This record gives sequence, C-alpha cells and structure tokens, in this order.
Amino acid sequence: MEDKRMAAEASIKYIKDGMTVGLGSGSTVNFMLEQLAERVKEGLKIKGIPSSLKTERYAKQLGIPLIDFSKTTKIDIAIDGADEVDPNLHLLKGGGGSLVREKIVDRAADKLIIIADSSKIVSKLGEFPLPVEVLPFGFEVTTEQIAAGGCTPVLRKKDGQPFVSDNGNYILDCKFNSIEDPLALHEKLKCITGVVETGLFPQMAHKVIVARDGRIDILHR
Ligand SMILES: O=C(CO)[C@H](O)[C@H](O)COP(=O)(O)O
Repeated sequence: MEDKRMAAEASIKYIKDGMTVGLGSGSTVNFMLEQLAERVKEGLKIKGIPSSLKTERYAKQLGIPLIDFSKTTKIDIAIDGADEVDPNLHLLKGGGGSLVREKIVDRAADKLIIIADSSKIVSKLGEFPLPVEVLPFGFEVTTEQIAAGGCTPVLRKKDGQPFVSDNGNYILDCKFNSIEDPLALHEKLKCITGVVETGLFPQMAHKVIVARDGRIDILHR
C-alpha cells in the first residue's frame, strides 16, 4: 500500500494549473485523488473527468472540481492505475471493472501517466485474467466465441449475481496466461459481436511511475 501511495504522490507534479485531468480508477488512483484534493485546497486550479462512478463519488467527496465530459473533448493529462505493465508499456487493465470509461478517458488525454507498485510490472501480459466487457444480451454466445480464441472466460460475479459495469454490461475475466501480441489479441476480440471493449491498452501509456520498496522508477515509452 505504501508503494501505491508513493507512486500516486510522484504523479502529482505533472498536474499543472489550468489542466483538465482524466481521473482513473482503483486504489492507487484513490491515493492520487487524496493528494490532488490537498493541492486543490492549496489553490491548484484543475478540472477532473472521472473514469468511473466510484472515482466520481470519491472525487466529489474530496472536493475535487469536476467537469461534465460532454462539455469538453480536451484532456491534458490522465492519471490511471493498471493491473499489469509489460516492458513496452502495454497495459492490462479493468480489474476494478471500469475499463471502458478508463479507455475513453485515457485515450482522449494528451498524456497518460500510469501509477503502480512493482507487483504490476511483468515480462508478458496475461497472468492476470484479461477483463473483457460484453453486452448482457447473448453473452453466453459471446463467451463461447471468446473461449475459442484460447482462454477460459469466467463471468465476473458480485454477491452471487453477475457484476454489472457502470455501462450496464457484464465482465468476462479471461485467463490467457501469456499474451504474445497484445494489439493483435485486442483486435481479434474486438471483432466478436457482443464484445464492448477489452482491458488491453497497447501503446497508450506515455510514462509509468513505479514504486518499489520506497524508491521511484519512471519508465518511458
Ligand atoms: O484498471 C483498473 C480498474 O478498472 C485499475 O486501474 C486497476 O485494477 C489497478 O487497481 P489498483 O490501483 O487498485 O491496484
């Protein structure tokens, strides 16, 4: 937890006065929100665009000013977490189930900074089951088609019921073990009707701030 907090703190210096800031999701991002709220109290002027309802609620509770995404398409910087980061800075995300909105916000940003502890750094993506958001309609068929690609999709559940994303969809956690080509796999999955989005974020991160045993490393693409 301390490393997540450190990585979060190291990202704050990239947020400058006047910026529109994409706010990712997850426990590491929550540390960033807490520190950002402190800067806002000290006078930093920013507008946040949250990437999930959870982040929106927490940012509001902390007093971070938000702007309606329908009012702007320009995001200066986005700060987000990740479940896995490979040596090319390709990301696997969506452990918290917010991958679609995260991808929209992160892609819209001029710069995407990922904050993580060292447990997220891997040589190959895929040990963490890949979250794939699918439409509830016909999801059994979609599941079969995804499984034919060489993985075991498991419908994410919460309190015994299917987990429902902020967009009203289901999440399939797909264990691939090792993903050779993240971009190719993403494109293949996106061709399946019923797949809304995958948790693969290839070629998106500009910087990854990693904290390991109290030390910060910055990885660049
Ligand atoms: O992609 C995400 C949510 O959909 C998160 O960024 C990812 O799961 C990392 O979470 P945490 O910071 O809690 O380890």
